[in-house]
Amino acid sequence: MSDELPGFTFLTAGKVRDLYAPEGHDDLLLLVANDRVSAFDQVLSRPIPGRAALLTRLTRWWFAQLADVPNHLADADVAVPEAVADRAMLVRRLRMHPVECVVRGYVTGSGYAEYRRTGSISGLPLPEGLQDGDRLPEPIFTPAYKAELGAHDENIPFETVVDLVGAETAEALRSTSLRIFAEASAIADAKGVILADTKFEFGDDAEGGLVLADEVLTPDSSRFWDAAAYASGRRGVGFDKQIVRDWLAAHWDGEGAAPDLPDEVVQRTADRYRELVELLTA
Ligand SMILES: N#Cc1c(N)ncnc1-c1cnn(CCN2CCOCC2)c1
Repeated sequence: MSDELPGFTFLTAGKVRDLYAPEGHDDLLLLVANDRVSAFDQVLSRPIPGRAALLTRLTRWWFAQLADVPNHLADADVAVPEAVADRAMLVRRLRMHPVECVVRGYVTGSGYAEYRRTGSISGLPLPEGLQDGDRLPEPIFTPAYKAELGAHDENIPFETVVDLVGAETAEALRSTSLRIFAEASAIADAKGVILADTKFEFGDDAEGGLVLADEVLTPDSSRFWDAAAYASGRRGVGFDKQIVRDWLAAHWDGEGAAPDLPDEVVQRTADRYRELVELLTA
């Protein structure tokens, strides 16, 4: 849907979300999620029906749970086209900070790979002997610099964040990200879900206030694990792409374009997204 939204000007297309500008409202943006899913750095050919609407519903729910954190949702008299209404967010246009504010409660993924190489993540030294999926002594702020579309984000030390946005804003990014993570992981924990890690984006509004942006605390920006599975030793049992990843691992050598997902995998994945959203928002 790159250019067929009457009253809105298409700006950019991301992996799983497109950006539009409402005509006549320079202070607003429209984020429109799509049903595409990416795995192993590839956007897969078959969409997951209902995924975008579920994750939009989840982001809105988290914004409401985090009532003490200013967010970019706009309450404006702009008609969002019915065709995208359940998967779109009208937001205030911010001056975005070019920092991926990653918080990790567990060590896995690219963070674990960096830890194995250096004993640290984003310049933060970690205890020796950690295994993939281990819980960290306490959540850590491990920022990254947004690479170009398709490239991997680059973990950066806090000092680089200071160079990018200034000391006061860097500290606010860190403290706010850690505070939100603590609140969100407690909410998830109470529902049998581990929030292993997540990524926030922030911008400044016209008054210079720090505002939580983008989508938040969904499987697109976070790892959610089944707590009961983790406790029984089955680590990293995800709620979203695990089914896709497992099928691709069994049916693709990683070379060239990924094969089409079979109907059964698409349906089970859609069900799994719904299961997570309904578990968290219950
Ligand atoms: N949400 C939002 C938002 C907003 N509320 N106001 C202005 N721009 C954006 C915006 C534009 N692009 N992105 C995602 C891409 N990130 C941008 C930052 O750097 C990392 C990548 C967000």
